[in-house]
Amino acid sequence: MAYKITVIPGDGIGKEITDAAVKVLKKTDEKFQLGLSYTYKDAGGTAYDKFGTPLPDDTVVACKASDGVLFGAVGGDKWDGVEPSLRPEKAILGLRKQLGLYANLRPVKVADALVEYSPLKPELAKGVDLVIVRELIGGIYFGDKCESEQYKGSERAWDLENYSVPEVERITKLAFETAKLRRGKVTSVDKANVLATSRLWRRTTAEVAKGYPEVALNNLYVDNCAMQLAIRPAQFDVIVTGNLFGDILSDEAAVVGGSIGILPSASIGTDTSLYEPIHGSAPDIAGKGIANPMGTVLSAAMLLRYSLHEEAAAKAIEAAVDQALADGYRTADLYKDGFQRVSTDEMADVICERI
Ligand SMILES: NC(=O)C1=CN([C@@H]2O[C@H](COP(=O)(O)OP(=O)(O)OC[C@H]3O[C@@H](n4cnc5c(N)ncnc54)[C@H](O)[C@@H]3O)[C@@H](O)[C@H]2O)C=CC1
Ligand SMILES: CC(C)CC(=O)C(=O)O
Ligand SMILES: [Mg+2]
Repeated sequence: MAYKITVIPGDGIGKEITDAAVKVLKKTDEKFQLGLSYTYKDAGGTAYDKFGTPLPDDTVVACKASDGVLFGAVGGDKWDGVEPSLRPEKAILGLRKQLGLYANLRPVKVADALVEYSPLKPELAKGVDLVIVRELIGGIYFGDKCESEQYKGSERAWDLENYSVPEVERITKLAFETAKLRRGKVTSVDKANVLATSRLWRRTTAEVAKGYPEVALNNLYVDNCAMQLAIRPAQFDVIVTGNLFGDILSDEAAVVGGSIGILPSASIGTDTSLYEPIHGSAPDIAGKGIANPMGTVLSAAMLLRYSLHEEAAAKAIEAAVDQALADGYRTADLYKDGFQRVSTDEMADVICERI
């Protein structure tokens, strides 16, 4: 079997973390004889600098022709001044839209070795195992916007949030299907006490729930959900929410496990899917070789699972990451006295040795 993977390093730490993940994929390929091949493409600020656009057409074409896309991150202060439609972040937003990646799965499972790194008390972090199902190609990130207009004598800007029933049905069905394979609980998160889009979201979710009598549904307002994630994260199984709330809540949920550097994600589409860590390009640590590659390595494992259906190979990577942590290896974000400090590339080697 031969599988084509498009790799998009992007900006900042993107190259370091995707190099590490590809190293681990190559080792996994040797062991499981997967027949992986890699095509590298540009996106983000680096693509803007080379081609004048953050998302060259041939990057999109390559993604569409591949069995899965491994993405690093885009963005950085260097491009803060560029015209908004050419910002590096337009690359990932454009890929999500053009590839139809409507669902973003962000699993948060706190490894026993990381419980002590949580900003929460150990007894709150222990055993947390949840997945955020975030709608990815609708909502305020993709609504009409106005960068600047004159209104009643002052400048103003606006972004429009909209959701349709089919969009909400599609993502909530995926959340219920996910919950069926887990602990059977969906928490839908919205701001239905204020927003019309949230009220439509809540009505639609209630309708979808009727088709899943074996799954329990509860609704939370997003402000309360943010608090519940800090005070009792273990109550959650599947959280389903819109694009903006999912973006924010998943950074919060990530650090329950100690570092944003370890959280992977899968952006699922109908034809191809894209896999990326949930963090950004971390310009503050880029080029230093200290970024934690685990979120990207675990994203590569999700690629093997969801796009290539190579479950044994995916599990081997996840087990190797757990073992690397259990054996005391730490990148700078998680380093403490008494542990073995390693660089991004060395962490890839440590994981490879455990495949
Ligand atoms: N999907 C994407 O490409 C995303 C891109 N971004 C972009 O990234 C740039 C930086 O954004 P920030 O808000 O600073 O968020 P960020 O996630 O890049 O960084 C936040 C903090 O976490 C740390 N961090 C992130 N990843 C890490 C890793 N693997 N290992 C160790 N520490 C890590 C950073 O050093 C920083 O202190 C911006 O241009 C933003 O738009 C942000 C989020 C997602
Ligand atoms: C457009 C991205 C920068 C949004 C983001 O932060 C994310 O998807 O996690
Ligand atoms: Mg984010």
